[in-house]
Amino acid sequence: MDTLDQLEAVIAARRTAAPDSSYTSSLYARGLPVIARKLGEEGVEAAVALLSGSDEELVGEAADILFHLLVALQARGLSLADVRAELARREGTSGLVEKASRT
Ligand SMILES: N=c1c2ncn([C@@H]3O[C@H](COP(=O)(O)OP(=O)(O)OP(=O)(O)O)[C@@H](O)[C@H]3O)c2ncn1[C@@H]1O[C@H](COP(=O)(O)O)[C@@H](O)[C@H]1O
Repeated sequence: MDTLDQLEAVIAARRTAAPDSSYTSSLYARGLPVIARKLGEEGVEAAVALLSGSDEELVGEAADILFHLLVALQARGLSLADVRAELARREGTSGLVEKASRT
């Protein structure tokens, strides 16, 4: 099991913990709008770190995004397996070719 799979399992396990003892549980208790806002904030923080932060700060923000993304996926009953399947489906198709097929 890789680190992301482990984190996904930890998030699933922490979901039903007491919200005052678990950040993960507190996110689910506060609901989708808060999860969505946190995901957006982490994206912005990563973009800022990319432009003006250290490598360490960028890696930290990337980890925050992955954590909150997994929380968001599970909030909708989705999983890393769904994302992996989508990425596998896209494998070998240039982004430029895919974009052209939509116009
Ligand atoms: N990987 C993470 C992880 N990454 C980031 N975070 C939290 O995500 C939050 C990021 O929010 P910000 O950067 O905006 O910081 P903040 O201002 O403190 O956040 P807010 O008060 O605005 O919510 C921080 O509270 C981080 O601690 C995480 N919290 C938990 N995990 C994993 O989840 C496990 C279970 O954690 P609990 O659910 O808290 O037991 C942990 O053992 C870790 O493995």
